[in-house]
Amino acid sequence: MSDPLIIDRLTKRYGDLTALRDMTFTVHPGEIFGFVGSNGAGKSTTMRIVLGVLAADSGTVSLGNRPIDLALRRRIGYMPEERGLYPKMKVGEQLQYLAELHGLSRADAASTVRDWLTRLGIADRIDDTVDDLSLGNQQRAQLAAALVHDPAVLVLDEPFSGLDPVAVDVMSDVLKEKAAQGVPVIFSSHQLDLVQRLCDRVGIIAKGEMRALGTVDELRAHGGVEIEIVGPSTVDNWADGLPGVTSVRVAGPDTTVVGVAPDADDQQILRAALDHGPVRRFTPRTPDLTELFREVVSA
Ligand SMILES: Nc1ncnc2c1ncn2[C@@H]1O[C@H](COP(=O)(O)OP(=O)(O)OP(=O)(O)O)[C@@H](O)[C@H]1O
Repeated sequence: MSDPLIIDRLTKRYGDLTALRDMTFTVHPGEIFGFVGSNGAGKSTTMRIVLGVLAADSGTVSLGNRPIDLALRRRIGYMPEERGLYPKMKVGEQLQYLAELHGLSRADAASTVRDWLTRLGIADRIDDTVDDLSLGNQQRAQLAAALVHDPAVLVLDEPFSGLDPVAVDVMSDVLKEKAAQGVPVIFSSHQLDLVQRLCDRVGIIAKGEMRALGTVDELRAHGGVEIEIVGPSTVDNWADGLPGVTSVRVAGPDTTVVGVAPDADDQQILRAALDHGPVRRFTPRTPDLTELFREVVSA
């Protein structure tokens, strides 16, 4: 079992721009944490600070109760957004080198490299140079580089971007397996369906600040409920101003979608709808992560 990765009140400025403000969250052992936010929200900056590639202006990163230092950083498996493998070096030699750099013996490194390349479906590319691989396969090799030293923490910057569906499944399985071994796993992604499916908890950030944090179910419950009502003509604007209704959206000539407050009386909304014509459908639903994301980021 590993220790939690604790990110505490990180602030980072680039000149006049505050890229991170009091960024705080914990990734628990065995947890897959999804880090989501618009372009430029501060995800890569946070991850680079965790890795020590970048220094924060204030705040701390620790593993359990130990502030992250060089020795602990070597135990992190990192996949940088800009990727980091040498394009002209052979995949196998490069991974072997990285594994030995982390203290594995020559024989152990060779067998670990072979195992991961097989697992990730690129064993036959072991003697190819990185720039001979397709982008997706370069990404698989990059993941292997993050894994060969059996990391105590995984920090992956957009590991799924550009992967085909089979590679997405392979990557997902590997992350789940590492989490099941007790490793805290954090990855950033713009693929919210994937984040919703894979992550135990999610942090939504905007403009360098954490705006929402929790399990997908917690975030969805917090986001309130919408009710889709099919029947009464939307020309009547029948839902405007009803108690407990926080938003009204017209989704067709006879389809109204209302956002409702947690304590709203849905039967009162149904009665108001019936006053304007027969109701053929009355369907409450909770928003998915994509809708929540839009709501949180635009707030
Ligand atoms: N070296 C730098 N110098 C100046 N500004 C920077 C630098 N690196 C990042 N920024 C700015 O800091 C902010 C956060 O950038 P960051 O790359 O962390 O965002 P991100 O959430 O990873 O975005 P994306 O989803 O597009 O990768 C952005 O406004 C970016 O322009």
